[in-house]
Amino acid sequence: MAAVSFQSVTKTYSTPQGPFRALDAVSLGIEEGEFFGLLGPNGAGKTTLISILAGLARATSGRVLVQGADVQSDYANARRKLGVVPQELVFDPFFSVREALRFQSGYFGVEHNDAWIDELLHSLGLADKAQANMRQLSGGMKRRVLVAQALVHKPPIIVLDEPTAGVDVELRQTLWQFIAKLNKQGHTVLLTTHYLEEAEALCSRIAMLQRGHVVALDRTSNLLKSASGNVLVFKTDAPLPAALAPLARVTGRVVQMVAQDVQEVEHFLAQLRQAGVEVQDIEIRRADLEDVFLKVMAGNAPADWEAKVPSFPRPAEAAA
Ligand SMILES: Nc1ncnc2c1ncn2[C@@H]1O[C@H](COP(=O)(O)OP(=O)(O)OP(=O)(O)O)[C@@H](O)[C@H]1O
Repeated sequence: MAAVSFQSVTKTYSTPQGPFRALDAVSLGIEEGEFFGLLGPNGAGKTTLISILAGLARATSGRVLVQGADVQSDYANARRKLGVVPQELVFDPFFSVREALRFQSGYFGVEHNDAWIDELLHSLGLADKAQANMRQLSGGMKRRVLVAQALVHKPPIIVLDEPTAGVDVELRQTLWQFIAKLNKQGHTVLLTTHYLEEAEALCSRIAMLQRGHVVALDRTSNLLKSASGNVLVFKTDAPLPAALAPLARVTGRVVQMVAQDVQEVEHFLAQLRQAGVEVQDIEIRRADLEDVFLKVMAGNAPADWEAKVPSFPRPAEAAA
């Protein structure tokens, strides 16, 4: 049985401008024990999908099952299996850290779990803040508490919605060590992030969403293989020749260009020389997940990816 199964999930919001379809027949299965990444640009529908999973929003059509429990018709059962770390920092400012964790435990009907609360506080670097009031904590510490809150009832499935947005390197490392340990112990992890190097390092499988559609779904290693090629990286102050500009990713002075082979690298450099563009700090690196992501978002996903997305009948089709 899948840990999480999204079956043809569609979500239409009503807006003053008329109905807006944020998700269009999204189908995905996440297996037990997977570390699964959900990627996509701003507004792709990631938070909407997670909100439906967590029972915070209702799908317009389709079904979501958590270890077989339907998030709508069997909400309490489905919710208990999930530990959701939301994107927004929302707290009751009057609780201490330990009180907040005890309160959350009570919500799930879990009692006498102080040993686990202590382990969470220790693993997330919060041990010396247990008695601190929530409003005395920095933003990064509040985020650690959110992670601890999501895990108090030892859920088999951990859902992290951009958990490292705006947090420092130390917390990222602490957090990933801890989540990786829980994943090794058998917990399933669903992660959304804009940090593609984190997704590349942590996730065994990845889905990419774009405007509410799944546009890529594969093992991370296969996605990386599909990007087979090298990236020419250099710095310049000059504008690129018109023929090269559309092929380049430019960040300030740094230009990155995906090349299939060494000949293509040489061809790019020759064109730059001919155009009189002075370049510095030339490097060649292997293509990474960010290159794959940009390729997919530009509509250049390999043709067979579409075929790997499972399809479930939409309710109307099933009834027909
Ligand atoms: N309550 C709402 N009413 C109307 N439209 C909404 C609502 N919530 C989200 N949307 C729209 O649905 C689309 C998907 O939003 P969502 O927050 O799921 O994207 P996301 O992939 O999580 O983006 P980000 O990476 O910025 O967090 C966006 O176009 C957003 O404006």
